[in-house]
Amino acid sequence: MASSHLYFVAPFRTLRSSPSLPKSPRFPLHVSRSSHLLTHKTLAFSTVIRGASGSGRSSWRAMAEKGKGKVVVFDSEEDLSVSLAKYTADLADKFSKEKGSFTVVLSGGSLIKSLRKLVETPYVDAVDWSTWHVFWVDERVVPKDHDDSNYKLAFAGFLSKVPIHPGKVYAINDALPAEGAADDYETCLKHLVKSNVISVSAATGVPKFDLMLLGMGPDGHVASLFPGHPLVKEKEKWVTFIKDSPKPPPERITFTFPVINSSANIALVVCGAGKAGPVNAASGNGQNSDPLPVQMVSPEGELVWFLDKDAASKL
Ligand SMILES: O=C1O[C@H](COP(=O)(O)O)[C@@H](O)[C@H](O)[C@H]1O
Repeated sequence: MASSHLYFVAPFRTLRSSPSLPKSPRFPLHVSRSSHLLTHKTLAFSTVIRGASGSGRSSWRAMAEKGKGKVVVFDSEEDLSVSLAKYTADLADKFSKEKGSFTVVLSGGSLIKSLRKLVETPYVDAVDWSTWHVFWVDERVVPKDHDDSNYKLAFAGFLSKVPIHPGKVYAINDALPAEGAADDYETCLKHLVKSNVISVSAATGVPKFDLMLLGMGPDGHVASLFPGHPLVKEKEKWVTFIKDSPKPPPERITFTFPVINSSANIALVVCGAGKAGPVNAASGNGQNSDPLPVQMVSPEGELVWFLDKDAASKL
């Protein structure tokens, strides 16, 4: 049976609540392919498990100490996608049981490919898709059938394969220009807050989504919030627009940080050596005076980093 390494995990509020975990883990912890559907408890492993490089240990400790979330590093993107499916399905189950609905926010880009295991056995049949409400953290202002559309990407790789009610899939109005599309999406969120589909943060009064699945660009951008762009400082709007995105296409709408950071759960899913620099910066290493957008992700709830070993290679 093929094996996979779970390199290390940090940080760790609930070690003592996970009695099945070893007190002195071996390095690296080997997890067999058949059993590496990591449970949420495994993610909450309370000890930094040293990876192949001992020097990485302090980086992850720094992330842990700064409350930057739990970190899981996988041998491969394939292993990551297996774990991400279980994590997402578990949260969907939890929220659906608690409140009869599950509000999940998708990114575009590589995230959708990493969600592929969720539309395979066992999840495709076991998940109660009827409770799902699907949103986008950002969208390009293009028609829904355009190759740049995040909706098109998600439909092809995810939504077309599961029975989520089309009325619970909140795509942007692609007939509107950028500003109108952002306003329209924010109005839609306000209606859904009023009708109790979307929860609200008691702390901030802005929408509190159950789960945001965030990707990150090689420049450290998240959603369509780019390094050095004034939109990263937007405090009032829930959804805003950009017409000069440094990554094409230039016109997009995006959730703002107040909404992103009100989330109950955020998974930051990052793969590839090309993204190792911003991951390293987010761990607290390096000296950037202006924080990268990814460094501004700091939810009210739980943050879990899903990294492949290449994305973690500079730690
Ligand atoms: O343009 C975008 O880029 C980011 C990152 O994409 P990736 O392919 O490098 O993972 C994505 O999260 C965002 O939703 C998208 O609009």
